Amino acid sequence: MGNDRALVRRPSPLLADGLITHIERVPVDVRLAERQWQQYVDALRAAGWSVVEVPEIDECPDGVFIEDTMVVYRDQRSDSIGANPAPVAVIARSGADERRPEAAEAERAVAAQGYRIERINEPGTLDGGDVLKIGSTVYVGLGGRTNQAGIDQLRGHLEPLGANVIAVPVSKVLHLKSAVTALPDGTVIGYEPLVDDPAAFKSYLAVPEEAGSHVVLLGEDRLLMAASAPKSAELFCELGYTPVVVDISEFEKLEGCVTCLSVRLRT
Ligand SMILES: CN(C)C(=N)NCCC[C@H](N)C(=O)O
Repeated sequence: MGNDRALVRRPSPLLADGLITHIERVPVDVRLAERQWQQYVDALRAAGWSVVEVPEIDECPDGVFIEDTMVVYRDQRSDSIGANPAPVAVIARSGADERRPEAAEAERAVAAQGYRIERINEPGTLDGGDVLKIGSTVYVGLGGRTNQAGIDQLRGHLEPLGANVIAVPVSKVLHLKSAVTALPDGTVIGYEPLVDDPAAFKSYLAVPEEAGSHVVLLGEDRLLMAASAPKSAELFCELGYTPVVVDISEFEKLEGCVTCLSVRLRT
């Protein structure tokens, strides 16, 4: 696993006021959310990840969804050409104005981890949750929080590092990664009713539950996923993977999922 690290941020006391776009508001139990967040962090640690806590931002109810503050990328070609440039963190400019203050401390934290900083600037908007990386292929959801200018700027930052940035439509859910993530072999997984265009992906597998489309790759064959997708967990077991299950019910009430609660800094 090497020196893999994950940035996380504790939930705000105002978590229950977090944004919702595609679902009905239901009460959030903030105490329970705090325990669930701790279990999520413990699961990362148990899988060998070092956890770096970004200072809390109490005034931002959605601050815990730290994934949205940035996109990190490492030049995949560096080994072959013998160079070792610093990986980049492209600091997002959220499509939700009220979430923009979340980025400053996250930027400081990722810079302290040795990342070179670039930024999405006005008129661009981009949320990290709209970006799905599979090797050097970078899918970016267009339609919700991320606009074309945001995608063009991201392309400008990542393509010189060997990435191929591909825009895909997102209209049925908040972020691209609300609809799809990917297994370790690169297969994109999605819950069909919420995926705009399954044909946009080279290799695609339908899963039986919405939350089954969200996995964090913990290393080797382990997949961090939500307890709300037991049938998908079974499917992943049949495919030879090992699900590591966490209950994140309170974050799901705010359109969160397992990916949103951390930024993974892979080596
Ligand atoms: C992949 N996903 C879903 C994310 N990266 N972020 C979820 C943010 C949820 C928050 N209430 C909001 O509306 O911004």
